[in-house]
Amino acid sequence: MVPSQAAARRAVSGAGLARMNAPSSSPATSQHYALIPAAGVGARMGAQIPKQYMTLAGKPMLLHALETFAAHPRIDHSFVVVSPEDGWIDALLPPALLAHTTVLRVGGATRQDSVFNGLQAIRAQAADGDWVLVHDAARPGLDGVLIDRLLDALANDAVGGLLALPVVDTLKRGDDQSRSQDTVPRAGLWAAQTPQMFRYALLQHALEQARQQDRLAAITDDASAIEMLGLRPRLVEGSPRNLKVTLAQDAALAEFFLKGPHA
Ligand SMILES: Nc1ccn([C@@H]2O[C@H](COP(=O)(O)OP(=O)(O)OP(=O)(O)O)[C@@H](O)[C@H]2O)c(=O)n1
Ligand SMILES: C[C@](O)(CO)[C@H](O)COP(=O)(O)O
Repeated sequence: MVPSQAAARRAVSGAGLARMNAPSSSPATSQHYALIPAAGVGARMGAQIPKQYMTLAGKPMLLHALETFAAHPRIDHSFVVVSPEDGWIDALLPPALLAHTTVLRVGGATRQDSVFNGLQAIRAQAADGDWVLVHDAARPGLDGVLIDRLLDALANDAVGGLLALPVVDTLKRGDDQSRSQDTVPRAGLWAAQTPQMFRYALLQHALEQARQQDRLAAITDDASAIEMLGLRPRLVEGSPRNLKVTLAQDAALAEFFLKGPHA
């Protein structure tokens, strides 16, 4: 059973519920904000600089997502979360992006800390019924087609959801000798992508709950916190072009998609 709007509302703290009914958060006027966690160090990439600033298809990786959101008519504003010590962002943001993008120097120890801190930082601007699209800076291949697909699929959804890809490979569970010990049934399995899109109050409440239960560090995406409330985020088909650039070999594939025809 898909949780009802009532279940989603019940999941929001009382104070947040009052704000969800504020005029500015009515479905007709809900804002759509991009929140881009970009405070990582890219350890698995093994690069000399944080991977979000590596050049891909002629520009820093982070710029691809920022420009995509800025160009999209249904995204009202972007907030990019960087480390307080970040020495890169100010030099790379072109003037044309400054009107659509706010830098938040509130990055934390983990991706979820950075997202939580980013939500806290925009509390005064975001109405509780506004949509927040949390998108990894490490996914430069996001395009307007995927954004529209997500917005259209979730426009009237009581919970929210995320881009994801159905798993098509057979999955093996390896032992400590890198030998396959069993096969994980792939039916019904999806590989989560981003954006992960939820109403501000629900997402803030879910991450706050995870933090209070000391479970924030254990989760690796935003939808996990929503699931912990007993809600079921909608899975919306993403695309291979929306891969996360994690390992060195991912960069060439990402460049292929960025330079090639839109898939
Ligand atoms: N403390 C952190 C860690 C990650 N991120 C962001 O979350 C996204 C996904 O994280 P990941 O791909 O793991 O990036 P890194 O943490 O930089 O990579 P690694 O784990 O290899 O260090 C990235 O855009 C990254 O910048 C963040 O904002 N704050
Ligand atoms: C959010 C995410 O991109 C969904 O697949 C993924 O969980 C991020 O993981 P990371 O280890 O922080 O890159």
